[in-house]
Amino acid sequence: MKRYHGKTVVVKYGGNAMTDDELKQAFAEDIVFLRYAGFRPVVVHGGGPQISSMLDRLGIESEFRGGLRVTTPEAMDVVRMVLVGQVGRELVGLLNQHGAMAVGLSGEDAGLFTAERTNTMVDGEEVDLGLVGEVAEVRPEAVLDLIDAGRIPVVSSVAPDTDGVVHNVNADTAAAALAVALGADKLMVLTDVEGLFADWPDSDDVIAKIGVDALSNLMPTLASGMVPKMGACLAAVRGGVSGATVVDGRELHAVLLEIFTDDGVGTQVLPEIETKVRASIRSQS
Ligand SMILES: Nc1ncnc2c1ncn2[C@@H]1O[C@H](COP(=O)(O)OP(=O)(O)O)[C@@H](O)[C@H]1O
Ligand SMILES: CC(=O)N[C@@H](CCC(=O)OP(=O)(O)O)C(=O)O
Repeated sequence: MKRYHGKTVVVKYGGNAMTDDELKQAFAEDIVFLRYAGFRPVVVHGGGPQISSMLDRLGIESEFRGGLRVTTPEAMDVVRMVLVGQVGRELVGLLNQHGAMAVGLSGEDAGLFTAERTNTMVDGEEVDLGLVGEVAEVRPEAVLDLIDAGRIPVVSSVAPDTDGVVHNVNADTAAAALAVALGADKLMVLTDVEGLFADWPDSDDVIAKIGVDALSNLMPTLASGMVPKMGACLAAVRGGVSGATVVDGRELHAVLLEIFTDDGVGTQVLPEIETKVRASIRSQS
């Protein structure tokens, strides 16, 4: 355990991996365990499916382009309400059943994130995403205060721009920006697949390890939610985080398995390494 003491781990908990009650409980137990074991865990959460379901209930249409939600001002109100008021609160509650250490905050608190409006390229064309932002600046002091006090920060990924207009930031992107600003030792991104598939959806090869240069070459071939996810891993490692891992959040205790298994699980992005693949469990069933 000694070698882990004091390590900062930013864990991104994704909407698709947070739809099952047993998985949610196991996730909360893992994060609290890490804290008791001497790590400094920070949770950044998504909530894409929960946002989509609330938008549906309210009859507000939304679509994804390049893995990002086109966000009108009306949709932005819902994004903020669901992420900060619903998903963030639920996670804080789950974590606090095991020791009352979790504190929720969003990119709006204490200037944590400043967003810059961004568009995306889809099939060579620039697409206007509305109120969608990248994190242009991070002031990590509030998160550091909480960690130093022994607490577990739980961060929602909405952020104001310099004029105070709140933007929708993809949670993978926000987690990477925070990991870099904290000088984190690790970024772990939970999702609903085994990891990065080499030739999605046709091949059964999961990439076990990949270096930043190889990943950068692969980026234009990626689809949907994997685009911001792998972009976030790339940005984190290029920003000085020692390693970023995409982990299957459908597996109970995926967080502890990743940290305490020698070869790890999922897909590890490292500064420089030869790409390694392994057969997916899909191919064994
Ligand atoms: N190369 C790939 N490897 C794995 N999954 C991929 C790939 N390309 C696209 N995907 C899709 O990306 C999804 C993960 O992104 P997303 O749904 O945004 O996850 P989350 O909600 O966990 O953040 C997978 O469920 C899969 O459908
Ligand atoms: C701009 C953008 O797409 N924002 C995301 C924010 C939530 C998120 O990232 O949730 P997951 O991690 O569950 O995908 C959205 O509106 O769905």
